[in-house]
Amino acid sequence: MSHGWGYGPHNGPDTWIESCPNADGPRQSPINIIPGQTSFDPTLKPLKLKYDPSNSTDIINNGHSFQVSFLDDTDSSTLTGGPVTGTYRLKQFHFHWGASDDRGSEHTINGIKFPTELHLVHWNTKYPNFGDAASKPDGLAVVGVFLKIGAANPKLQKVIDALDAIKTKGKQTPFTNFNCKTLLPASLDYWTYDGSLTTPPLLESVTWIVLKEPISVSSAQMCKFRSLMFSGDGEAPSCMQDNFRPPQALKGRVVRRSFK
Ligand SMILES: NS(=O)(=O)c1ccc(C(=O)N2CCc3cc(O)c(O)cc3[C@H]2c2ccccc2)cc1
Ligand SMILES: [Zn+2]
Repeated sequence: MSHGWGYGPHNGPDTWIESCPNADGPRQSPINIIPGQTSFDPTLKPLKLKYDPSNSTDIINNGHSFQVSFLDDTDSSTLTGGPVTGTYRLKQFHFHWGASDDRGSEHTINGIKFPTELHLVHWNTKYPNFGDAASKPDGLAVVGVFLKIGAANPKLQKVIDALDAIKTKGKQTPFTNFNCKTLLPASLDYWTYDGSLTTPPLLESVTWIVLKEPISVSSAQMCKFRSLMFSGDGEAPSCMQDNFRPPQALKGRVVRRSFK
């Protein structure tokens, strides 16, 4: 995947259209969610997330975020129910964040930005693998979790403690036995809509499931996120921050909610 794109003044979200025609497609993400304009859908099922800690393998700085990867050769870490049909396997999770606590999330609520947003990425097992699923309209399901500034989140600490080992682009380190469940809020109430990847290639293959309830993160923990670098060793240093795409046009899409 070409790494020409980024989040800076010369390669950021407003330039992505130049090499990625999907950028102004009909189902782009993220979006601004206006709760008063969403529709309660009583046919939506409860979200079922089953995560096996033994599936986590490593944590990597991929030059635009850091991600924790999972073994996805069995159905031991899956998303079922909710707005989807069938079984989606967990592939990875990652975050987007800002240069300061007043911004960083990709989805917004009534225009409000959170300091960071967690994305748990799953692919539809009706397709042979993630890469194939990523090109299908029902191929991916991403659970978005907002984080708001508050008390330090002890469940994030294992992730944060690993960041020193992956400071620059391309670095990775083993990251085993991590239970993603601990990053979920008490309520799994959600909004859902048809969208896309929020990074190039911006493929329109994502069923977005954005949880209503945020989890907490402290300002100090946010500073640790910002200690990462977009740049690799030997490159001009560039702090990893503001790695979020702004909200995109809804283009007539309906946002449904699972709660009254
Ligand atoms: N923010 S998001 O929409 O939740 C998202 C989900 C998955 C991915 C993802 O896993 N990948 C694979 C690694 C990768 C590396 C890149 O340099 C890049 O530009 C995009 C990705 C995407 C990706 C997904 C599907 C097909 C190709 C690439 C990225 C973003
Ligand atoms: Zn993301």
